[in-house]
Amino acid sequence: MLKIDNLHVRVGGREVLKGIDLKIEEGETFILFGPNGSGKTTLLMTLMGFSGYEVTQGTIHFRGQDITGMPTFERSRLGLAMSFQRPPTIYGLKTRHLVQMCARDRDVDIVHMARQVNFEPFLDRDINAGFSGGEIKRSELLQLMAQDPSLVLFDEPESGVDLENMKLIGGVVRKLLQGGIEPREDASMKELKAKVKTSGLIITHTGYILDYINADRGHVMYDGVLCCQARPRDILEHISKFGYKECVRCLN
Ligand SMILES: Nc1ncnc2c1ncn2[C@@H]1O[C@H](COP(=O)(O)OP(=O)(O)OP(=O)(O)O)[C@@H](O)[C@H]1O
Repeated sequence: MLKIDNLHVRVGGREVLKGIDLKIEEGETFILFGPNGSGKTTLLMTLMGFSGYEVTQGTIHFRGQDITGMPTFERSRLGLAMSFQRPPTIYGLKTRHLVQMCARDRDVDIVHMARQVNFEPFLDRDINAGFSGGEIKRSELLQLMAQDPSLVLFDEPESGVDLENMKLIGGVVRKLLQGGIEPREDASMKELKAKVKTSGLIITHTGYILDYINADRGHVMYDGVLCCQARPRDILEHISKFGYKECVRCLN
C-alpha cells in the first residue's frame, strides 16, 4: 500500500527527515510516536505532497505508483487522505460544500453521514470557523468519510478532544478503518461488505486512540529518524516509564 525508502526532507532550510524507511500493508494501521518537533507532522505533510516540504533524497510509492513528485490533488485521487492537527478556517466555504467536494462523484447522503459524527447542525457553517477542538475533529472525520480513502493519515486524532467526544471519534475512526461507514441510509449490506479495509498511519502522544482500533505495529520518530519498532501498547508503556531517552540509546 505505502512504501517509503530512504526519505530525506528539508523544511525551512533545515533537514528534518533524515532517511525514513517504512512500509504499510493493505488494511494495516501503523502508529507513530515521538517527542515534539521530531518530524512526525513533516512526514505526513510530505506524504500528502504539500509545498514547503522538499524531498532531497528517497522515494514514496503508493499503491504501486511512485508519487514522490506527484501533486497533492493527484495523491488524493489515488486514495490518500489526511486529518490535520490544526486545519485552516475557510471563510465563505460551507462545510456541506467541502464534504460534497470530498465525495466527488460518489453517491453519498451528506446528512446521513453527518449524523454518524453528530455534525448535522454544522453543515451550513463556514469550515472550521469558531469550531471547538472536538468539532474540528468531527468535521475532519466527516470529510474523510465522504472521501473514502485507501490510506488515511491522522495527525493526533485526540488533540483538543474531551473524553466523551473521544468515544465518538474513536468509534468513527475504527469504522472508517474497517470500511464500515454507511454512505447512505439505504446502502445495501452487499455494498458495505464489498468495501475493503482502509489502511492508517496515526500520530499519537497519549495513545487514547489505541483503545478503539486494532494496530499491530508502531515506531518512534526521534530527530528525523524512525526507531524502536514494536507493538504500540508496548511502546506507549515504555515511553510512560522511561521517556524518550531510551530511544536515543537505541539509535546509538
Ligand atoms: N515551515 C517550517 N519552517 C521551518 N521549520 C519548520 C517548518 N515546519 C516544521 N518545521 C520544523 O521542523 C521540525 C519538525 O516539526 P514537526 O511539526 O514535523 O514535528 P512533530 O514531530 O510533528 O511535533 P509535534 O509532536 O509537536 O506536533 C520542528 O523543529 C519544526 O519547527
